[in-house]
Amino acid sequence: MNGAGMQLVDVAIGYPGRRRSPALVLAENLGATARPGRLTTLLGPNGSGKSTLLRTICGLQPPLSGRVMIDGVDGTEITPAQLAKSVAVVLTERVDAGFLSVREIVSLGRTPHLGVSARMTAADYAVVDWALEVTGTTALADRLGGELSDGQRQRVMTARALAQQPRLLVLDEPTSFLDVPSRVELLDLLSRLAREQDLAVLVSTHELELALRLADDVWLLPGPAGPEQPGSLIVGAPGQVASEIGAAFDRGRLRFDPQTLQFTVADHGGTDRIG
Ligand SMILES: Nc1ncnc2c1ncn2[C@@H]1O[C@H](COP(=O)(O)OP(=O)(O)OP(=O)(O)O)[C@@H](O)[C@H]1O
Repeated sequence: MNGAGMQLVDVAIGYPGRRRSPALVLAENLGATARPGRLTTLLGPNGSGKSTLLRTICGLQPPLSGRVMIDGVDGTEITPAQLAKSVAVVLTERVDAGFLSVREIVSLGRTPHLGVSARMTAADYAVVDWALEVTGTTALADRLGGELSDGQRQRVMTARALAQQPRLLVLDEPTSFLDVPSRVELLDLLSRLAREQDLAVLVSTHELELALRLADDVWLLPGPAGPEQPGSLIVGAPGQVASEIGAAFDRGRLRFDPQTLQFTVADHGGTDRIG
């Protein structure tokens, strides 16, 4: 990313009002940078606006105000074709690619890089092989997309995004369908890829403990404080934001302990660890 990464400059996120519904401003005054070579995790309670923020960053919906800068250039000034070369996104929505093989799905990631002939070259095939290999999906290459488990599909969609050779990789809750070892593996893989490929990786997750252990930087979206009170974004190294994370996720008798990175439930006679 030429060292600049992706920068939010005084951004507000949400949804403009329509005839019967007023505008929904989820968070405002957002300022943060996702840097190349670093894994940034985006945390926040359900409904706080994580998916909305990621969609805004990828240009899938406009910010209500402010600017999203990619490599120092305002996202609104970048053509969709240029954006597809530098930003890859893996969203939570199911992708209907049931009749394509895994290799074909991953090859779709090369689309922004193909010339006018739209033909894959040997170099493109090599990138596809690399993406399959690093995501551990080479053995699935000839399977159909429709035959995959949720966890396998998640890896394949990550491979497709990597085949795009982006400078910014954005993933929305990639761990949600994975078993515990696979969650650790995926976040560890993303952390490694960030470093080895000098890639800016921004990933939203509900895995607080893993996110705090593996992330280089943490973005916390606590969510709106009330109906007319948009939230903001808290940014820092994992150790710096752990107590704010605790406050954002505390609910009733449930407490997130920033020291142990575990949830505990306060009982009448004491606390029980549950995380
Ligand atoms: N298209 C839309 N129009 C209006 N409001 C929306 C739209 N999409 C989402 N919202 C609202 O925006 C808020 C934030 O939603 P979002 O999906 O960004 O949260 P999230 O942090 O990703 O949640 P979760 O952790 O549950 O996935 C929610 O109140 C949601 O109802």
